[in-house]
Amino acid sequence: MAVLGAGSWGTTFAKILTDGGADVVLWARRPELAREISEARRNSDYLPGVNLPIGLRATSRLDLALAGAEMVFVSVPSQSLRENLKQVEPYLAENAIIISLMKGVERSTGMRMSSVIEEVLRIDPDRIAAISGPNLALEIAKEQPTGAVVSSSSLETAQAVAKLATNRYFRSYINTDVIGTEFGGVLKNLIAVAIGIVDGVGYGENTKASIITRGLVEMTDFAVAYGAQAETLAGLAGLGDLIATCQSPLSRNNTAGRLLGQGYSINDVVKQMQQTTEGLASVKPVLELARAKGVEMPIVEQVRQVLDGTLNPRDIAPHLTTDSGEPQGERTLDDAQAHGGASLWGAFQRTFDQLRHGRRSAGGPRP
Ligand SMILES: NC(=O)C1=CN([C@@H]2O[C@H](COP(=O)(O)OP(=O)(O)OC[C@H]3O[C@@H](n4cnc5c(N)ncnc54)[C@H](O)[C@@H]3O)[C@@H](O)[C@H]2O)C=CC1
Ligand SMILES: O=C(CO)COP(=O)(O)O
Repeated sequence: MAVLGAGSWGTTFAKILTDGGADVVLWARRPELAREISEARRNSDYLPGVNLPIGLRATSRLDLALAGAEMVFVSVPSQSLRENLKQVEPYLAENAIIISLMKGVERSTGMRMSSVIEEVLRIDPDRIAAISGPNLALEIAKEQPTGAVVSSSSLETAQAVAKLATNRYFRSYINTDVIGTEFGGVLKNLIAVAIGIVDGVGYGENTKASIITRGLVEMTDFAVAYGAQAETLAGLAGLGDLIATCQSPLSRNNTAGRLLGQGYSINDVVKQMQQTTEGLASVKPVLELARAKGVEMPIVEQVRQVLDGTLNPRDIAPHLTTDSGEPQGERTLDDAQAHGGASLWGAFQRTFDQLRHGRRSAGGPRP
């Protein structure tokens, strides 16, 4: 099988698969990196101090990486997926399964990665899977035990991929909720940026816990509005990843937020980040998608304002934003499920607000 993209996650995932017994070729754009991985068994820029398994081969030639590969795992920056897939297509084995390891949406279209794969390669969605979960690459590369979720519209595909993506330190669960699984990975990045900002400003645990908790509701509302199951967001690809990314200094999204909170401009932050920080590119498309479904996302909205320089990071307090100033009910995930889905409950709440205030409610928080 092939893994495309030899950054932190692609290399780590190639190690996971190799350690699980699979025959893996890792594609790196740069020949010198492919050589380092093959010969020195290292990827020193992305995974310092990690020894890569002996069976793992690397190449900078796409044709060689893809020759006969029945499964192709893709881990390039989300904004480059489309152009990469166009190069991949001529070499793709018939009936190959394509698995996205990425956690972004395409900025120009708002599309999830599996949708971009389906559109560009024109393949049956049953041949596409997405993997997500609390998966900070460096921890896994050091073989610290971790779980993830493999999601595909085909249970058979999810099972086949999960069997291979399992070893003594990595366990793959399965589901068929691709929308929830992918949006979980995208949205937790945005909450992690908010948490980073809060850290950078110097606020403490109460503020962070409030934002994480309300962030999960915000993520669930959004994902359910697009057809996800609320329970997926309460699982590894939602809550699990949210905790890992918000807590860890290894997280690039969290780190980018921390720099913003310390007063650096977005341009300075982008210059300092050596690795892919998906959250920064996802803010605008996610807000556009939210608006299209009438979902309110006060946390992501305030992250946008900090990125745009229109909100002082010290004023970040999205969970305190209130439309009416009146006490709000705390709706939790259980409430969302009991009411038949978060988006339905959100719509009910907005209608109620409109009736009460005799106007369209805009920008305020949900209960
Ligand atoms: N690092 C992590 O802990 C995890 C990352 N992810 C996701 O994996 C995806 C990849 O992230 P990382 O590996 O962490 O990023 P990275 O920044 O470590 O590596 C990205 C790789 O893609 C290459 N690249 C950059 N532009 C490219 C282009 N136009 N075409 C082809 N290759 C290009 C870079 O040279 C590098 O090898 C992201 O969507 C990220 O959200 C998911 C789970 C964990
Ligand atoms: O997705 C990740 C952990 O699950 C990696 O997070 P960052 O992209 O913020 O480093």
